[in-house]
Amino acid sequence: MRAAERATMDGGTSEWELMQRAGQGAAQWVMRVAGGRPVTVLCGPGNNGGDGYVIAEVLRRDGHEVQVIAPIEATAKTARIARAHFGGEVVADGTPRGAVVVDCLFGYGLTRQVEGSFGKLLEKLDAYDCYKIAIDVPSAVDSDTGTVLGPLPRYDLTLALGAWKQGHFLMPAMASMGAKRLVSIGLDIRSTSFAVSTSPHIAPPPSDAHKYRRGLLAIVAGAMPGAPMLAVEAAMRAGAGYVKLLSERPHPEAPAELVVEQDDLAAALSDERISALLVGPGLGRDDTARKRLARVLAKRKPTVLDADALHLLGPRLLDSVDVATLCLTPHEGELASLCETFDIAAESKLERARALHDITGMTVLAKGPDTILVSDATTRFFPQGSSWLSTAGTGDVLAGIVASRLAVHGEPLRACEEAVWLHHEAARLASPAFSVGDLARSVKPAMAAFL
Ligand SMILES: NC(=O)C1=CN([C@@H]2O[C@H](COP(=O)(O)OP(=O)(O)OC[C@H]3O[C@@H](n4cnc5c(N)ncnc54)[C@H](O)[C@@H]3O)[C@@H](O)[C@H]2O)[C@@H](O)CC1
Ligand SMILES: [K+]
Repeated sequence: MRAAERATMDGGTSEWELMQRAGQGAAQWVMRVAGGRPVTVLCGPGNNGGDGYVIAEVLRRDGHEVQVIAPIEATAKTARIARAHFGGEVVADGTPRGAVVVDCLFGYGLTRQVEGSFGKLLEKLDAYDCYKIAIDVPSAVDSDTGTVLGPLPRYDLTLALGAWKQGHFLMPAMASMGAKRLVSIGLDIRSTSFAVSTSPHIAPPPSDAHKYRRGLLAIVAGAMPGAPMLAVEAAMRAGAGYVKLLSERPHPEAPAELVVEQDDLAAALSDERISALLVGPGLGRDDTARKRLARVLAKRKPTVLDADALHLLGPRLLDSVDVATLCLTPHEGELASLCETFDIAAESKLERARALHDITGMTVLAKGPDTILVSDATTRFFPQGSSWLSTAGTGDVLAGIVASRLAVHGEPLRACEEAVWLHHEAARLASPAFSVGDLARSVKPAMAAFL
């Protein structure tokens, strides 16, 4: 962000010009929300505060009643210019009032815990019943990591200025931001290290397709039948032409359209038409499970590893494997355990996911309320999914969708991105209070959103 701003300024656009674009763009949203009602703007000492003075001046000129609270005067050069252009009154020690409060205390320049008069002001904001807008990021949030560094009110709207920051997509910060919108200020952002995933386009099967060409997915069963069956239910609705369950025992609960192959695993895996594999849900963690996992990996096919497979996986099992074809779908606990196995010391989910990919070369889809996908040098983030997804078995459904997409085209990064969007859309359609079976069945109507 700083580099993009510097480049724009080197190109002849002043920081004051950028701040006016940011403040005026944000003010349009504030006015829409306020609809003529009184507004309070909280201004910090840096350029985030500068944005606040621009917003306040736009509102004042438009005839709004505006109160500005600034615990200390503007110190940053451009923020001082903005302060000088504000024609209204500024109080140092006020209480938020009015229907809308705009938080411009700190943006990406936050460096430490928010305390003292700033902390008290955020506490007052938290307790005050009004529409709350965060400018760029909520002021007690570290914009790189999503870490919370002080009192964090629940905002109704967060207006990112110029570009998204990582913190907009990371927990715990993301949960407090309300709706998120981007205000363009004309920066040329070309980050290769981070991207926000955009809605994918999923192609229907070509007109000459048949079941094998559309992808044969083999889901490997294990000790517990429930989890792989959920993955099957989702996978059958996510595009693969043929879904088989490879099991060594009968599955009377299996749907009629599912082929259960009861051969021993080595024989079942010898079918060269298999285009992708899923192993882990319900696998178990004993010696038999480990052997089954090793057999799957030895096939060197595009494979999704989830649940128990993530606990069994270790460097030795990857010896003769093509790691570029493997997708891991860990939740936070599984990610932590993988990091221990692969000797990775990292503090946050984001750092762990990146390091696991960097060290092993595998595609890592770190799932949860914030989803992080690392498959190459670019880390991908996603809009937040439904909180109703917080129920048992939704991970098995996700793994089934990733595997189904992988069977269709064999590309791990693309399969993971499509799967996250399908999973979120299925959850949206199935909400509220769905069972995981409802979620798996909603993958079918969810597909319509991406065709
Ligand atoms: N640089 C630019 O070209 C633009 C910057 N913009 C705005 O500027 C923001 C970044 O501005 P700054 O880099 O000035 O940083 P901030 O305004 O986020 O904050 C930095 C100031 O706050 C102080 N500070 C940091 N943490 C503190 C804490 N916990 N308690 C008390 N004081 C603390 C710092 O010493 C510094 O004075 C962005 O988030 C955005 O809102 C926009 O105006 C668009 C253009
Ligand atoms: K802010």
